[in-house]
Amino acid sequence: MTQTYDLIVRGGEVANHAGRGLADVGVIDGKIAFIGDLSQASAGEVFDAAGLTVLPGVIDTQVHFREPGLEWKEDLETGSRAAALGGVVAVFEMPNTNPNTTDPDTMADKLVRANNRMWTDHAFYIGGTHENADYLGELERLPGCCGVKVFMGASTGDLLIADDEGVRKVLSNVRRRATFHSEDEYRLVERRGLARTGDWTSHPEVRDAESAIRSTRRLVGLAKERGARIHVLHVTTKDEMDFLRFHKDVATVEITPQHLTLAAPEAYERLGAYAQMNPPIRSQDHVDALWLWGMQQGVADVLGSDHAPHTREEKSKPYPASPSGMPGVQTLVPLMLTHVANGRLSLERFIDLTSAGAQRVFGTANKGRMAVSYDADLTIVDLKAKKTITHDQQASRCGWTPFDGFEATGWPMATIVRGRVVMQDGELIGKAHGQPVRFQETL
Ligand SMILES: O=C1C[C@@H](C(=O)O)NC(=O)N1
Repeated sequence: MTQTYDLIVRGGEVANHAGRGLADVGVIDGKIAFIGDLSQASAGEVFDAAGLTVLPGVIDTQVHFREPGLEWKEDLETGSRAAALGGVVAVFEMPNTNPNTTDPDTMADKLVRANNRMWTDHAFYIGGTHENADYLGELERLPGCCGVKVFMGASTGDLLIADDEGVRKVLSNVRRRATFHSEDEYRLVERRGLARTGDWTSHPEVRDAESAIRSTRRLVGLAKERGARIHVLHVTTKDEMDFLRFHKDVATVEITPQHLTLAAPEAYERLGAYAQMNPPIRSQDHVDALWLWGMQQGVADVLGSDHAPHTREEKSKPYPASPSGMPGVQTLVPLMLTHVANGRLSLERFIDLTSAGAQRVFGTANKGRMAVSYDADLTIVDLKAKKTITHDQQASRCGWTPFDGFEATGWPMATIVRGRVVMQDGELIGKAHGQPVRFQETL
């Protein structure tokens, strides 16, 4: 090969569809141009990946970056900074900001704000409401939109479509796969009184497993009735695993690293409000089912961090006044690589869940695989590095992580977004140049 490349990532162990082995990755114009032996080729820039493992870029398909309107918790710059430091190349950001992202203006506003400020590529969800449900088929086609998000159970913010008629309308109008926070609002309201003031162990009792499975059963029934495809966000229960595994024809599934790593009651006793999120961290039998069915048997399609920062001050209110959500975009890679190191999941499965899975579920165009002509998005990791996760490392404006003190094996060493190194050895490099992600269905 005598061609000149813009960038060659040299000498790393490359892990992709072809398997795992030593190879160089050549990049031209932000795209992967060749994977193999490039020892004779020249390049404008060379990244020495000797001793490191080169993965397809990790896509985090669920984050809340809080801009506009809630910037004291996070903004698009700080959130994407955390993402890049965590080895993440692209994020799909949720619509429960202020204002909510529910129309062309609020979507365009996020894209303008993201321009030259986000370190990673990005797409934004359009929030489904009773008011815009008739127009979602048009709204989901807006540039930069990764799809429709519906809250069937209320969480942070006021987005909500709880009733069957509302969900039916969404499913009748969308053409892309719509995504759902699946907890049954009617049951959540009935059970509010079960919250014990200041006692976070009551959170998974209030928002119990039955609230989740009831909603997910309704949702799958409605999807089949309408002939629609759905994506169930952050699935947390064994009941849903036992159900969804028979409905993969319509439903794709996301699981979060925290639901695989933390368990009740221990997490609530140790972390209090910092373990509070929706749907809740649940008991070990649920965690075991997520591992067995979600991870090992393949029911899960993607890992999403549900990065949902709140300040320490907000979290210091007594339950149930404390807000739900925890940051996670910067810790997804080290947490899951530690599970890989411990033999709980294969590196191949991790890769599928964080890159190709996003392409299958959301239909990204030329993104989500390490293959020729795809975006040159790479997450370069040291699978052997032992490092402790700490509050201090976190770039999120909230400044804390529920995983402070977690001893990780496996760490992101560099993040390459469309051929540009944006993070190396824990430092951001150059300028924020994130671009909107493109999707096959809206090209
Ligand atoms: O669904 C959600 C929303 C999120 C947030 O804070 O935005 N926090 C959560 O715990 N779950």
